[in-house]
Formats: sequence, C-alpha cells, structure tokens
Amino acid sequence: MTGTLFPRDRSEPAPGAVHVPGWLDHSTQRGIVDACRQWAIGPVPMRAAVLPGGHPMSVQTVCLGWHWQPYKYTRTADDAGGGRVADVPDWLVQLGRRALAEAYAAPGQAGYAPEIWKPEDYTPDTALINYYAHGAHMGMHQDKDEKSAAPVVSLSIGDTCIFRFGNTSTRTKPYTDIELGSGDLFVFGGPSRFAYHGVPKTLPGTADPDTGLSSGRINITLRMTGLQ
Ligand SMILES: O=C(O)CCC(=O)C(=O)O
Ligand SMILES: [Fe+2]
Repeated sequence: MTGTLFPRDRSEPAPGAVHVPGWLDHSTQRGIVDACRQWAIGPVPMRAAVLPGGHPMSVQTVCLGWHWQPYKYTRTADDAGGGRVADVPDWLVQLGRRALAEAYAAPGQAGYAPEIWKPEDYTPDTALINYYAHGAHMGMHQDKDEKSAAPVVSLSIGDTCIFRFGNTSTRTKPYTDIELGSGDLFVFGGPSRFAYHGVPKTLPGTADPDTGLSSGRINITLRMTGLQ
C-alpha cells in the first residue's frame, strides 16, 4: 500500500491548488461510500458518459444537483433515462465548506490564500461522482462547463491514483503528478481554477477495505455551476 509507512505532506502544486492528504477519517469515508452506492442506483443510474466522438468514458459517473454530460449541465439526465438527479445533500455542502476552510484558511500552511473564496460563500450546487474500476483513467481537461469561478473541491476514496495537475494554457507540461490516496482532499481555485488536470492511472490493490470500498476508486468533485 502506498503512503502508509510515511506521512505524506500537504502541498500546493500551483497557486490556488492545494493537496491535503488523509483529510477524511475512515468513518466519514465509509459514510460517503454508502451514500455513493445509493446514488449509483438512482434516481438516475451511474453510467459511462459518451464523448462527442462516440466513445464512452472509461470512468462511470453519477451526478447530484445538475446532470453533467460532455460538455454541458442540464436539469434532466437526457442521456441516462431522462430523470432528475438527486439534490446535493446539506451535509455534502457543509463538507465542501470545511474543505475550503482547510485548504485556504489555515494560517502558516501550504495553500493559505483566504482571499480566493470564503467558505461561507461556498454553496456547491452540483457534485460529480466518478467511479474508476481497474484500468479506468481520465484525459487532461479543464473543468469549464461551470459559469462560476468558485473552487472545485475533490475528495478521493479507495485505490490511490496518479493525479496530474497542470497549467491553464496547455494540456501538456508543466504539470505535477501527485498520488491521491483514500481520504485525500484536493482543492483548485483562484489562479488554478481552470488548470488542465487528469488521472493517467489508478493503482489497483491500494484501497484499504476499511473505508468501505475494497476495489476501485471514487472521486467526488463539488462545484458551483453558476447556473439557474
Ligand atoms: O478523479 C479525479 O481525481 C478527477 C476527476 C475530474 O477531473 C473530473 O471529474 O472532472
Ligand atoms: Fe476535472
């Protein structure tokens, strides 16, 4: 298992981008995994979104609040049965606020930048829940279907992955490869909000079953869409 022998350090790979290893305790991770299992069933089922070229993504996704498909948000899941996705629960909004406080408002810690976004002004109205089975990955992209520049809060559970975090102008170098493990928090906002990022691979077999997920990886991103 990676990252268990030595504590991993908090870091700021780019201005406004903060990695906080091991932020979620096991009990919180188990609660999130349970919730994800329910959301994956419905009201809109988890599915692999289809890219404009016709290929399904290797990652499976279910959304809360707004339904996302490449590359737009809609109220109804027109590519997945036409239903309306579940709301973002209040406990997840509160977790998002705590995540921002942790990332940007911890004096003396990497990432300290309280001017980027006030936690109390952070009300994510959508969450994308991605499941990476062995072999799934995500190409370099920007999260730019939102009309708001509010930070993206990312939570990871299960297998460790290599998360590639780059720059705002090109999907190529310079970028930093970071291991995101179970319970890790990653926030990108301010000057890094529209940076390219992706997941070249996950590391099968690295999940700790005590978190409720014995194989694969869950990633949840909380976002403010700025849509009405
Ligand atoms: O899985 C991750 O860590 C990143 C997911 C992501 O970039 C996205 O859903 O837009
Ligand atoms: Fe993304």
